[in-house]
Amino acid sequence: MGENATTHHTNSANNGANDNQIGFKSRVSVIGSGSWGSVAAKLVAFNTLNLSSFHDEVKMWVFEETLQSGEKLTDAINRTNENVKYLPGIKLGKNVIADPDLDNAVKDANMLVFVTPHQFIDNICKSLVDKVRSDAEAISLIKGMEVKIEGPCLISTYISEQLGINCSVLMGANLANEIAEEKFSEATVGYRNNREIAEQWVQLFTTPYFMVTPVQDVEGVELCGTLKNVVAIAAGFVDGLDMGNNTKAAIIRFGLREMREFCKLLFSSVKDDTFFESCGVADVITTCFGGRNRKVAEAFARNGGKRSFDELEAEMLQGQKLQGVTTVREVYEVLRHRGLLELFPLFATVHEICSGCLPPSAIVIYSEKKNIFPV
Ligand SMILES: NC(=O)c1ccc[n+]([C@@H]2O[C@H](COP(=O)([O-])OP(=O)(O)OC[C@H]3O[C@@H](n4cnc5c(N)ncnc54)[C@H](O)[C@@H]3O)[C@@H](O)[C@H]2O)c1
Ligand SMILES: O=P(O)(O)OC[C@H](O)CO
Repeated sequence: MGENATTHHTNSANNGANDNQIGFKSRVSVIGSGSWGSVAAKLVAFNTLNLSSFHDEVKMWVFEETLQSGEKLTDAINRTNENVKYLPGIKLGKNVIADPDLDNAVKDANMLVFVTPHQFIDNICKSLVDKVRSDAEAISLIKGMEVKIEGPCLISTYISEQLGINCSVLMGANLANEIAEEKFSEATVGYRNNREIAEQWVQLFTTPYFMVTPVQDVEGVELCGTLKNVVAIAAGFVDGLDMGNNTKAAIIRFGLREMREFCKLLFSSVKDDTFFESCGVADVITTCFGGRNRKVAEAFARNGGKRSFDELEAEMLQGQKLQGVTTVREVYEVLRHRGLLELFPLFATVHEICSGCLPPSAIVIYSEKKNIFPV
């Protein structure tokens, strides 16, 4: 494992050199414990118990907080086997061990699942430099991107570069609360060039109610997961304005088209077929109907843009985090830098509404007048 890492750091953690032998069992750590992080831990823990190639135990890193009861979240998770704050009522599996110490949570793992809100990945990666095994493989379930002075950077690339390990992605139509209740859904693993590693991730996540398909298009899969949150905000505005289903369908179509163009602008290698996987059209649909980005954007529009997203997020999501508002700011920055804002009227308008420059009603006016890309 780790043969595809884009950079290689000298590593003070266990380098795993003696582990490539018969009988070696993979150890999995989940970095993040929000609603999706907790469901990811549940999926993985089901499989590590049942597959002989994995150690049973799954460590889950918890960003520590104190609950209203005074108990630490980590202690509550380990006592009840539930994430009482972010996924109450769902047993994670007895083999999930919550750990607030990031170094300790990752130190023995050779399979790292990154699943935090994307705004926190920078600090997490910085504190993990030289702490993870050099033979570790990572997968990112994070829907977002980093924009640096040099340009946009996918979270998977960022993880790879910071930690010197290969990083795949898993994205899809995956509302955490539904998968937590074991309702059927599917997801897409995006990988670079090592099919064997992709198969290991597929094996680790697949359950009877969670079907995972590998696709050799890491950029396409990840950008779909990232950009759909922008479309979801637009859909929320339409709902908040009571525009109806036809308008929402139009916004979804404009959004998908801009997603495709943006992906190809950044990476000409992105495949058209990727948009028909779970990470593409299916995720756009589920997020535009059932996601948190949509929900908060609806409230924003109903309030005429007078209450900020931050305020509404804090009030409506109890600690859960939106990705779309930050993402669209980053997307806007990329487009502005390249002088391409006019070609992406939906993305541009979503940002201008979120930042208070335009009213929510602008979502339809601007999108319909600047319907640019041929289908
Ligand atoms: N929730 C879903 O349905 C879902 C589904 C698919 C993908 N995702 C993606 O998964 C990623 C993680 O989202 P989630 O839904 O698990 O989280 P969440 O929004 O439910 O919870 C927020 C998390 O952020 C943590 N946090 C708060 N401040 C922090 C800090 N300073 N540093 C580090 N962590 C901090 C909290 O402890 C909590 O674990 C996001 O990129 C999201 O887009 C979410
Ligand atoms: O609740 P949202 O808007 O963060 O979306 C959740 C998932 O990404 C849906 O696949």
